[in-house]
Amino acid sequence: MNFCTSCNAGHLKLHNLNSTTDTQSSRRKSVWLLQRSPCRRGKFDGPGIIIMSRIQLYDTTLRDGSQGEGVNFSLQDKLMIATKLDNLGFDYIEGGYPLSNPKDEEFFKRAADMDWKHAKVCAFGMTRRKEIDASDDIGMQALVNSKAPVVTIVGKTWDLHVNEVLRVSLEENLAMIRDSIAYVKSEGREVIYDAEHCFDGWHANPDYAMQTWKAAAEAGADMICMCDTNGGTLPEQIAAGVSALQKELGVAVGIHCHNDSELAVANSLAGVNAGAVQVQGTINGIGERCGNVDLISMAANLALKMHYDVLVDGGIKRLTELSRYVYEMANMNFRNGQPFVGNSAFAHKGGMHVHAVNRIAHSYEHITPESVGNARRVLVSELSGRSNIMAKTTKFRLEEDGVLQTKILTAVQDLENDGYQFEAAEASFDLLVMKQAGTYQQAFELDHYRVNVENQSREPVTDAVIKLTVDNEVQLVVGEGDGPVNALDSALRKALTSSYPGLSEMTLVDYKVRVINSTEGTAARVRVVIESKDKTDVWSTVGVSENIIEASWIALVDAFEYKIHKDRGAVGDV
Ligand SMILES: CC(=O)SCCNC(=O)CCNC(=O)[C@H](O)C(C)(C)COP(=O)(O)OP(=O)(O)OC[C@H]1O[C@@H](n2cnc3c(N)ncnc32)[C@H](O)[C@@H]1OP(=O)(O)O
Ligand SMILES: CC(=O)C(=O)O
Repeated sequence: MNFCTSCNAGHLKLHNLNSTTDTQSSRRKSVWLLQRSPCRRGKFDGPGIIIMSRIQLYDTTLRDGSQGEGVNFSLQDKLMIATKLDNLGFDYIEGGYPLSNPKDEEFFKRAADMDWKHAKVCAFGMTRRKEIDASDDIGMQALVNSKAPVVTIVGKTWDLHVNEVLRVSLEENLAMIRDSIAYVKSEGREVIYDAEHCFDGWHANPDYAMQTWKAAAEAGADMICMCDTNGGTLPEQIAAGVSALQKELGVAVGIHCHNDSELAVANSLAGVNAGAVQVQGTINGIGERCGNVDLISMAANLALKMHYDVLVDGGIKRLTELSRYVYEMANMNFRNGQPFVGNSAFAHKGGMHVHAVNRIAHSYEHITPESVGNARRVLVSELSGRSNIMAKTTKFRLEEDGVLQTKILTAVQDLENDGYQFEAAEASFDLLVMKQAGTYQQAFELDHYRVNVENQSREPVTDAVIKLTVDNEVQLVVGEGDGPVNALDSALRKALTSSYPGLSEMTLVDYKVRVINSTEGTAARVRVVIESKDKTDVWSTVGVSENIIEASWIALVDAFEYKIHKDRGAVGDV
């Protein structure tokens, strides 16, 4: 082992250097970096070169991620996600559990014929069942028949599980681990041994836990991955466990953490600091119960903070894209507050923050948003100062007009006092700026609207009548819809599309309503936010009223007005 002169931790290990023998391009690059890039801890007192170690990223989105509540990937989703992960340079992709279901079995058939650029595909399964030969076990057979080059076998560390869950003797569990790994190795596969409940097991019965790991190492496991299966371990306990295993057996160690104590990232980093060379996790942290460690955060921390070699060159800049891609595939909403890649990760709201960020961006940013493919946003709210308004009005070239900034700020504060919120309604804010600046041109003048909902033969029927003036012509139109907003939208299109043809390419994509002073019961005010899109942009608008139809109407009119102004080129660079 070669030791780092800065920390003497031995984290620069021979197996990193040995990776020269690995034919995969990501590993070759890692070795190329060994000679050219500085280690995060400083110099290396080995053969006189300065190195940057690679930490392997092992993605289990398609297996442990699928165990998350509400997550269900189709075969096609799995293949597409795996391809994306491979392109970004993930080292291992766990495709599923071939014994579990035909979809996972089919995944491996398809994967066997695909051309993987960087990743090794892994099939996952448990040790053989009790009291049979590994070669007779259908789970073992499914793993081998999957033809995956890597097999990940999960086995029991904790004597509680051996005695009470499997209900086998401690000796039989050791044999199950040994036989299963030896059998898969004899079939020529790389084996990763996922030691389940590693830290709970080690805490309960350290001697027995060590015997299970020893059995795995002696049977030929290429790596022992220490799993914090229940997610209850603390970082210092993780570090102690990883160090103990390494010291005793000298094997390559991985770390697999669940997030039940909100510590999965801290625990995985503690594992790496103690010497783990592989991190198993999922994209966006989806997974069983509270999920797994989020490999997005792990990749960013390892690369940007600790200067480890992960993913391909440029891969870190694509983390935001990857995160959103997986959310779309999983049919899940993005998590705004997600570190690094969330929509709010670089969103500045407090006036003092925006003032500082305008002067020097990293005064309130731990990394540049671009380094992970994200973007800085400035929010407007009652907590804004003139700096927020200045930043938001740059695209209108109004940032120099101090009197106007104050007028806009006052208008925002008054409207927010009435229940408006512009953070999630940037298009309504842009219209407000134009109104204050005198550049807003009203697209039409409303005379009145009326909405009628009838319950005819138990099927509700909704229609809306609108009377308005556009281009000096009075229009009286009727629209039908599934509900009041849909009917108003349909009528408004009928009245306006001949004057503003661009409206035909606009669609409403989301409608949200929230009660804002719930103590008033049915007289409460409601805030409606509507999201709309056309071929190039998505925008949100807001309306507030005591009447839900009127709040919807205000947000809807803003959506139309914004599109009309956008098509005129009046809203700056969107
Ligand atoms: C920590 C983790 O995330 S591990 C992965 C967990 N993921 C999943 O369970 C999803 C995929 N699982 C499945 O599709 C199914 O559970 C299967 C196909 C694996 C097994 O299905 P079944 O045979 O119907 O068994 P079931 O799920 O009810 O129970 C598990 C059986 O495996 C045994 N078992 C559990 N862990 C192990 C292990 N590490 N080694 C050997 N046997 C084990 C249990 O003792 C039980 O057998 P028993 O009833 O004879 O006691
Ligand atoms: C293997 C695994 O998923 C776990 O122990 O959490």
